[in-house]
Amino acid sequence: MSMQNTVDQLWDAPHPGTPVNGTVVVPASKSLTNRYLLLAALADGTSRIRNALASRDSDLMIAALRALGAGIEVLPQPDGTIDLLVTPLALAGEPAGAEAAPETVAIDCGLAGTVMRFVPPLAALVRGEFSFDGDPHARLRPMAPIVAALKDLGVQVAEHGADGMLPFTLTGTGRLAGGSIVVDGASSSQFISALLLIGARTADGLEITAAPGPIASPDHIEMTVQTLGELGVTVTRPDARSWKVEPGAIGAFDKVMEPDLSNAGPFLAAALVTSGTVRIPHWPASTTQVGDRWREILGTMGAEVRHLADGTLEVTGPEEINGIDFADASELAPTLAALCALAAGPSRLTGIAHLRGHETDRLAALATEINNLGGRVTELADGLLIEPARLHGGDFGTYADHRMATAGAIIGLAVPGVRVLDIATTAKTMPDFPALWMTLATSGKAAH
Ligand SMILES: O=C(O)C1=C[C@@H](OP(=O)(O)O)[C@@H](O)[C@H](O)C1
Ligand SMILES: C=C(OP(=O)(O)O)C(=O)O
Repeated sequence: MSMQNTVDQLWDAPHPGTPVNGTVVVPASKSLTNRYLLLAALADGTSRIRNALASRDSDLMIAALRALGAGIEVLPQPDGTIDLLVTPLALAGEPAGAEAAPETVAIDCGLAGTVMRFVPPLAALVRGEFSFDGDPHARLRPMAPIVAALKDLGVQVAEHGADGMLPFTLTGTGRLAGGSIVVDGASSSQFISALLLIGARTADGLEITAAPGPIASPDHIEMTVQTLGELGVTVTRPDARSWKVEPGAIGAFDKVMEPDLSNAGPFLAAALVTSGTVRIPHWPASTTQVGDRWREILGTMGAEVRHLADGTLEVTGPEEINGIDFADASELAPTLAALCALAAGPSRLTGIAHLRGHETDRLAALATEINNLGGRVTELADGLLIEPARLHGGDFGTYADHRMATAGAIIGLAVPGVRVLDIATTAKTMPDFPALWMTLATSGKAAH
């Protein structure tokens, strides 16, 4: 098992006591970078991913794809970004893929949902034996639906953990026939996305039906479908709970990654909690990222939100933050919960029961840590009730969860004396977070 990527250190959250006034160039989207990486590994030629995310989750995806046989070159650019040049896997039936790897190849998933859910179906398309494991917290994340789906598709999976969880070993034969499968999407959208991503490279294509019950984070499934469509894959909807992927080629591409709009959230929140102004350049005019919903959310909470002609999103915070009732906040929920804890009115975040299976049980973690600072947060079966309270300083635990760490930073910007445990966990998707945050936090002071 890999070492857990955490450091038990306390970080004094900056609290300059002045409104922020700054511009933050937010690094690329994890969800887009890791989808395009995987699709590049299956594409019909060499692809280039520009402005790719450099982070623990994207590094883990790169390492996993290399372990399966893809070639990935990291090309640093003059502006400090990186391009990734991806040479696809040679699948069975293609010359270099004919020989199975002689030994079991170990794939480290870290704590990356996109790696632990997206890579096993891809490995089934490669000949060889692949073992999957990750951080201690990764062994607690739901995996059973994807393991069951792979078995239904005829893949041999030897489970070493409990209830279909990590670790397990999978034997890829280099070919998947495809067909129709039912997948439980209640605990994560990533099971459905994972199968959609490889569907075109099965012999007969895949028809995926969500089992009865809620479907987690539907925006991320739509992101997968639209990404596939851009690369020439046909995905149809036989009905509202099914997706059909036609077999065929995935077109090689050259694409620029959008900034991570979910990770833009904490910076935008800084404008609200200090009544300041934050600008995020390169906010896409249209996007599949759930983070685009910040525009509506922050407006409802009282901010002035302007999408400027040059593509910059500019947000100015109100004197007092409104509470909000919001369903399906998905990965935005920890940031939103931090804002709600600083709002003047009550908030209800619902439709997020599956957050209990994220990096940590986020509903329990948010309630515990905000309440430790004097908050009034109640766990609901599928979300959080957050009532106004006067918060005080103290230590904010993060449980190896990058979004808990950024939630603690937001509260610390408004409340003196907050110390965040293990701020380094933000490296999962944004290694530069502490530096970017420090610059933004003191941007108002610098202007005075
Ligand atoms: O497909 C993706 O890129 C993601 C899907 C979502 O997972 P869940 O459906 O498990 O919430 C989201 O929360 C995660 O951060 C990224
Ligand atoms: C749930 C998240 O990550 P993962 O991709 O590991 O599921 C997240 O980033 O909020």
